[in-house]
Amino acid sequence: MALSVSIDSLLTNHQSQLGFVHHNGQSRPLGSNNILHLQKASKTPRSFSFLLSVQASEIKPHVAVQSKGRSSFAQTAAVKHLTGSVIRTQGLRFAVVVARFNEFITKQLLEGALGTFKNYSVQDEDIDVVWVPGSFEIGVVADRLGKSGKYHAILCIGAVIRGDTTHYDAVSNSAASGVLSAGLSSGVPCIFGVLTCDNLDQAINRAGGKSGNKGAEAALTAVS
Ligand SMILES: Nc1c(NC[C@H](O)[C@H](O)[C@H](O)CO)[nH]c(=O)[nH]c1=O
Ligand SMILES: CC(=O)[C@@H](O)COP(=O)(O)O
Repeated sequence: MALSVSIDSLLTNHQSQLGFVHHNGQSRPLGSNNILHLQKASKTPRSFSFLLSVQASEIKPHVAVQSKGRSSFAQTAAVKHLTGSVIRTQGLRFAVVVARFNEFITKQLLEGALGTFKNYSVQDEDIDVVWVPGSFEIGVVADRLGKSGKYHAILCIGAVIRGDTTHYDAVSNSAASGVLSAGLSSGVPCIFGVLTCDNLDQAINRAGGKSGNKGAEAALTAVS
């Protein structure tokens, strides 16, 4: 029997995680064993509806479900936690994109990053450093490097320091969205190691000063 269920109701039923089925004016929770086949039926913005082939009514949690096609989902008794490892780094390859602008700061960030890679046993020959003029240019290069398929992560380093005009906002926002879209479009993690500071002191403190080294922290994120 084919029923339809809206994405809104899928999101509200926390208990079964599968939502409620509305049929013949009645509403009942949908259990995973009820579903034989889940198939997208239409794509209107607010009601993303699915065609569900529903089996007999009994609801039993913790039963794995598979759907045809690429996507499948399962409801299992154990919760899986997937985390990155910073231990097994052998064979990991990284690119570092670093901005020359405010080089006295970005050099320190780069030093911190390379130090972290070394501490976590990443080999020098597995790291390529690419210099760009300013933080504004980081995104396009990170995107290209990500799409090359040569690296497991791209670490992006820059230092944007506020001046008198609104230029700061343009550069820092562009750097952030450039790095974000590089990661999204390449599918390779692009790590944001760009300082966005109100003044030089803030930058110095974060480039090996009293607030640590944000380049080193970003490198650990890349490894993870
Ligand atoms: N002011 C800062 C810049 N500005 C330069 C731009 O990033 C860019 O290179 C230029 O606009 C040409 O496209 N870059 C920084 O990294 N930090 C700054 O504080
Ligand atoms: C990041 C910047 O905006 C800075 O270098 C530019 O300074 P200003 O706003 O004084 O031109």
